[in-house]
Amino acid sequence: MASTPDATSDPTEDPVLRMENVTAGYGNTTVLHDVSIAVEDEQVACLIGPNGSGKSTLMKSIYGFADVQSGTVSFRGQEITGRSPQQNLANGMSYVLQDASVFPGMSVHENMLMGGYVFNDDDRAAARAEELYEEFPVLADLRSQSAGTLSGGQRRLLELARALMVEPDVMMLDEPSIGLEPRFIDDVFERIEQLNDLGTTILLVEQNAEKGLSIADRGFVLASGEIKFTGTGTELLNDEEVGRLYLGG
Ligand SMILES: Nc1ncnc2c1ncn2[C@@H]1O[C@H](COP(=O)(O)OP(=O)(O)OP(=O)(O)O)[C@@H](O)[C@H]1O
Repeated sequence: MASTPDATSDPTEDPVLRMENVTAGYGNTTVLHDVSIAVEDEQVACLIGPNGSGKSTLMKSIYGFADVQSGTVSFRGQEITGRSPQQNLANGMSYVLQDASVFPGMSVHENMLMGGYVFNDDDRAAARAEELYEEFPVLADLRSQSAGTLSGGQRRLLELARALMVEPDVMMLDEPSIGLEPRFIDDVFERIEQLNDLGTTILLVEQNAEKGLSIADRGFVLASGEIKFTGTGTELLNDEEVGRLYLGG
């Protein structure tokens, strides 16, 4: 199996996302050490690793919520190191944080419209919401309902759909299955695969490592802020050492 740093399959084509030798953290605190990964167009990439290993920080350092102390982050070959979340959103990257939440005092529809605020165009946002209701009929049925009354699974679908308002090229999802009942977990994973089938590149952090790797073209194992293993999802699932150390045997 390949180990860090990651190699791209076609050196002539830029990956959608690339981190090269990134050391990152918060202020003077360093969490990630010399991390290099590449996510190719239309891949599902899954990041696994123990609690506190820096998985969320990796995503945050791509998106501008954590500080990149050295190294570079690029999006489709263009360096984006240090760009703000707003700039990244406007550039076609969407990020559903682990503790993403809906606006509980607003209706489902108002939450959807909030996801399209960067359009600065109410008609466009409303039209995009209608498109998404066709893909998420559950949300269409609930559109007038207060988001604070949704079940955990419904709320997660709303978070996903709201992040899709901007028609992102890349979706970063931090632990989309956390706290969900098994029947909702399958639904969320089906959605992720559907999105990917429609051409969205996905970078996923998942504590349910086997589930995450099972849908991943590419997997990365992060421990103590360093990439320890890289391979296809299947390679990592079948790797004896990864299994023993990170998949509970
Ligand atoms: N805003 C912050 N300021 C300082 N340190 C932080 C901040 N956010 C996270 N950390 C620290 O960074 C380290 C990695 O945290 P991170 O959330 O990236 O890990 P993780 O692998 O996503 O963990 P989990 O699986 O538990 O969600 C932890 O030691 C955490 O305390």
